[in-house]
Amino acid sequence: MADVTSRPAARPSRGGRVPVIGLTGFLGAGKTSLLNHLLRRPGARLGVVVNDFGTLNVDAALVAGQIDDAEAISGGCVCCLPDAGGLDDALQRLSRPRLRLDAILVEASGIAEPIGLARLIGLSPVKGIRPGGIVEVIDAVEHDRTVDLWPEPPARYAAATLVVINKVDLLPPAERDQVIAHIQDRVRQRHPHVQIITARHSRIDPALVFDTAADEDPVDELPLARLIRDQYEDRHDHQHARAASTELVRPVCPDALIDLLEDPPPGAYRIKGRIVVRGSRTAQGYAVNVVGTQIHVTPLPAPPPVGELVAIGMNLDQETTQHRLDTVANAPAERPHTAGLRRLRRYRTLSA
Ligand SMILES: Nc1nc2c(ncn2[C@@H]2O[C@H](COP(=O)(O)OP(=O)(O)OP(=O)(O)O)[C@@H](O)[C@H]2O)c(=O)[nH]1
Repeated sequence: MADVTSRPAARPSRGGRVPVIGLTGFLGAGKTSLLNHLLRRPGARLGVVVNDFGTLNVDAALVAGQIDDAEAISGGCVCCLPDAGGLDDALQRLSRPRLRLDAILVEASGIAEPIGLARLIGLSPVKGIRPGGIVEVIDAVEHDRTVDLWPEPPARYAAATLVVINKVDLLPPAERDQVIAHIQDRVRQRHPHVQIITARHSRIDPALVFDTAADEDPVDELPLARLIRDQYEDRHDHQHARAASTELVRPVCPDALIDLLEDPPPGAYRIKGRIVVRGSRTAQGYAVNVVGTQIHVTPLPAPPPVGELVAIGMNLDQETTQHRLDTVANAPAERPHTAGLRRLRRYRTLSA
């Protein structure tokens, strides 16, 4: 077990579809802070879709210096605009293979419902993308006065894959733990297994939400982005996500794999991998991605010579996670496994 950033096996599985990550949260919770923080990740090639550049105050120099393309959707909340304000068109443009983006971040306006945004991303007809999760930012100070006003906990938490309880620096030290526990409890009433973390200024470990193709900026290519990052002396002011991984030197048993994907080990927020399964005639490679409870399976053009499975989360249970990954690596898979293949193909169909 190690920090994600220091572990070779946690490096991205390249190719496949670009994850689209929705950033949601009530007005002022810290979405733009989160977007700018993620944009500062060295080596990341990110596409951004925002409702309106003018009002959202994205760090324009970061956008200009670091990403190839940005798309603004004006005229209101992306969920409420006809045709989703052209979200699909924006995703289509940003998912062009030549852009080689690591992820596309969609920052919805403060009034957008995460459920609506999750649906727009999940049901998008754009072929080059996959859902990358919904990150819901909560203002720890204003929570009970803004989003959580009724006896029932807010429905929006049901759509989140990751909840960031932000602005914890503004909580009085004597009340801090109690307030955080209260918010956690309200979120879990609605969504028992969602991953919840705390943050200041929305500084979370970017490795928790996307992979990057490189750990550092290419030399001389992105001077603006690097300059801006250098202004943030405390940019490592967050806990690091942790990863566990296993190499797959032979085909996997699809049943064992799907068991893992459907019931991830405690603390695993993402599971990703490239795997090979034995079909009736040939071996087939697949890219698998799990974010929260979303399982995405897409065929690879060719089976990888060596596969891998990586689990990432803030509070991974080291022993259990490694054991679960190794169980998949070691499950016998000499013969085609009809029932398991059917389960796998079902996810492939749902992901198409
Ligand atoms: N003290 C403190 N201030 C924060 C924190 N996170 C964000 N802020 C400030 O809170 C304000 C709102 O943050 P934004 O990131 O713009 O929030 P937002 O969700 O994008 O806001 P809208 O786009 O208006 O919905 C800004 O002034 C931030 O600097 C935090 O953790 N602590």
